[in-house]
Parts: sequence; structure tokens; C-alpha cells
Amino acid sequence: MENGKVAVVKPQSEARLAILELAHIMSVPTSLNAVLKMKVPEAIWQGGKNTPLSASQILSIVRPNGGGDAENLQRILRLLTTYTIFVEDLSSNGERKYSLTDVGKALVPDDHGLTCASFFVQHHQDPYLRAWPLVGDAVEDPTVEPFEKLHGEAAYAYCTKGPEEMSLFYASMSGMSLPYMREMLENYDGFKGVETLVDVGGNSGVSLNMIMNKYPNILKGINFDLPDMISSAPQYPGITHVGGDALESVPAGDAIFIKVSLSL
Ligand SMILES: C[S@@+](CC[C@H](N)C(=O)[O-])C[C@H]1O[C@@H](n2cnc3c(N)ncnc32)[C@H](O)[C@@H]1O
Repeated sequence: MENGKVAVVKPQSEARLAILELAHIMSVPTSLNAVLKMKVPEAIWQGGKNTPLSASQILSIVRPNGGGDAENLQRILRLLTTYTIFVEDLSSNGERKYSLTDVGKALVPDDHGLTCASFFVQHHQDPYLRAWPLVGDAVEDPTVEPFEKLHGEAAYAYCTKGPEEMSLFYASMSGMSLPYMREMLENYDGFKGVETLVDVGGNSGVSLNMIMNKYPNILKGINFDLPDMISSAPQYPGITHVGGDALESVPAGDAIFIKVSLSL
């Protein structure tokens, strides 16, 4: 004990195990990305039920024309079971079947078509993954973000590169944000009396639209985001999309709303 602090020393074997896990940790998000791209959670959730399925049953759903290696898929599912995405049932004949945990269910589109899967897939597109090995460069030179250093453009610019990237980013934001927005609107009533509301970094405008649907006193919504980001934004009643850079200035309103998710 030194200066009132207790030093907790892990047994060395535990420490080595922790390092082993860290050395292979990349296998977890990359495996999850693979099953999301194959739409495995949807296959298990078919018909609105969490039906335990074997790897070969899953393959027959996600690849109706055949093909694919069930044994390797099972390896991936077992790995993700240890990270609470799937639950494994082992039957007496040795067959392993997989269903979804609550985390796994959050990766299936809900009744509104919203899913957290898009957020995960969007963050694991190749250009982002390839920027991570440069994370240490940000210590050497903090003036250029690793993504920009590698690709010559900012990460947000990549999101708006083409229609596919754009719609994946919109889906990523709404899939993650709208469930939080619903809860926020159930518990927060600070929009009463507001007539003009500005959402800074509002993305597609979907959150602002949700607020305005609940508060008809908001007559004018301004969805403010980077010009390319709003270029394909859908039209919502009462909402004007305004392009600009929040680091320079933001439009005026009775209230300003800003919501972001934290990341590195
Ligand atoms: C993490 S997203 C959050 C989107 C939305 N507020 C939500 O919670 O779903 C951040 C948003 O801020 C926008 N943004 C980033 N830098 C900005 C800037 N300098 N000026 C305006 N918008 C910006 C991005 O284009 C993106 O739509």
C-alpha cells in the first residue's frame, strides 16, 4: 500500500491470458461484421421468432442457392457466442444450434426497419479499418487525422462519396439514434414553447422530424449539417436543410439541439 492506494497485481497467468485475448481481439469485430453482411441475425429471427438454428441451417437460408462452409460459419458463431451475440444450444447428438441474445436481437431490423447493424457495418468498411493501424501517427502529428492522412479526405467526406455510402451512413445514424430519441422524448419536455429549432449535425433530419412530430409548437425546423451530408436528405414537413460548417457558424433559432455519439 502506497499513498493510501492499494496495488492490485493480477496473477501472471491471468495477465498472459488477457494479452492473448487482446492479440486476437480483432477477430471479434471482423467476425461480427462478416455475419452481419451474411444477414445471419435475420436468418435466426425469420418469422419473428428467435429460432435456434445450426450453422448449416443458417447457411441454407442466407445462401439459398447453396455454397458456403458450415464448419467455418460455426467457428465464427462460437466465437461470437463468447461475446454474447448468440446463445449456443448443444444437443445430446452433438449438434450445435444458435439463437440470439438481446445484443443479437438489436442487430435485426425492427418493425420500422431500424437496426444497430448498419452502425456496426458502416464503422467497419474497409477504408476505416485500413486507417486504424495509423492511430499512433496521431500522436506524432495531431494536425492530420489518420483517415485523412491515408485517404486524402476526411472520414465524413467518405460517408458522402456515393449513394451507397450515403444511405449506409443515414441508416447507421437512424438505426442507432432513433431508439435513444424515442426514450429521450418520453422523458424530456424542454421543447415546449420553441418555435424554431435548429439541429446541429442533424444528418438526414430524421431526429428533428421525430421531435417536431411530438411538438407541433415547433413551426420551423432547421436541419444543419455539412453541405454534402444534406444533399440527399429526404424532405420532411416544416424542415429546411441548411448546409454549412458548425465550426464557423450555425443558423439562429429559439433553441439549438445537438446530438452525437462518442467515438475516437
Ligand atoms: C455522429 S453524426 C450524428 C448525427 C445525428 N445528430 C444523430 O445523432 O443521429 C455527426 C453529424 O455531424 C455532422 N458534422 C460533422 N462535422 C460537422 C461540422 N463541422 N458542421 C456541421 N455538421 C457536422 C456529420 O455530417 C454528421 O451528420
